[in-house]
Amino acid sequence: MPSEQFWAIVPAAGTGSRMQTDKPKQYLLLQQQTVLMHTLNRLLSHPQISGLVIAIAKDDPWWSSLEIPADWPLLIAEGGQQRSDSVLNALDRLADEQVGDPWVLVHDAARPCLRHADIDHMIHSLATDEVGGILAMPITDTVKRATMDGRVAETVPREALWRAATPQMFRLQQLRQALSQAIAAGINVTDEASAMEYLGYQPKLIAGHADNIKITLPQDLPLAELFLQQQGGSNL
Ligand SMILES: Nc1ccn([C@@H]2O[C@H](COP(=O)(O)OP(=O)(O)OP(=O)(O)O)[C@@H](O)[C@H]2O)c(=O)n1
Ligand SMILES: C[C@](O)(CO)[C@H](O)COP(=O)(O)O
Repeated sequence: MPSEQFWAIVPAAGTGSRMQTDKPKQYLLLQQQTVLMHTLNRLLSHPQISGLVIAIAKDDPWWSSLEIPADWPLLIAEGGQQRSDSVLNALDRLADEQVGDPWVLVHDAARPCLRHADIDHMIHSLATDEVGGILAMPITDTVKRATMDGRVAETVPREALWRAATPQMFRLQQLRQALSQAIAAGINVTDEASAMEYLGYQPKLIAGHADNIKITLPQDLPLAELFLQQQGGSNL
């Protein structure tokens, strides 16, 4: 396992509108702890993650109520309008610390079930890679493209289709440049890989566990609870 240290970047400034709850989903409870604290614990308990930058919304009233351990190596950045803006703000905050050009692992606050085994697999697979890569899962269902009125337009060949997840692991300076350029060009940047692809890179796909779900819709919360129970509270 490479001895290099890694930084985690956690975009946690969203409103969670698709959850239709009274507070953003990262502050909802799973096993008596917020989704966000589960995610931060998973990342900061990994021996190779030396620090973490979290992007928090400017008007976030919940963050200050969390019991953050005083010894956590945590930096705070301001969230932006879009997820990509939040990530770029966090990357800029890290760059201000003069840390050189480390690997950064960008991971959604809304994915609390991340396994250490997947972090290990990612770090091991990408340690000498020229570009970086993303955790993802091959699609195993038949895929349909829909018409505007909700009928099947066509079946899409699934052999080479994957669902992108996070962490997404790239070098700090290259990712900052890619995100800056893609956002300035008005590209729809829904993940870090999209920005790297805009610059012509081909990030590596790293197969991860399917329980690394993103809490997005109401039914995802009990599912995440189930996965945490199944994982037995450990980091696996
Ligand atoms: N402006 C934003 C939007 C999203 N995020 C974060 O990016 C992650 C993935 O985004 P998503 O699941 O879309 O979260 P929301 O934007 O909060 O959800 P919704 O689209 O339902 O409002 C989440 O951890 C969210 O907090 C962020 O930091 N800044
Ligand atoms: C980054 C991501 O989780 C990869 O699947 C996804 O693109 C985030 O999308 P969202 O709409 O911001 O949740």
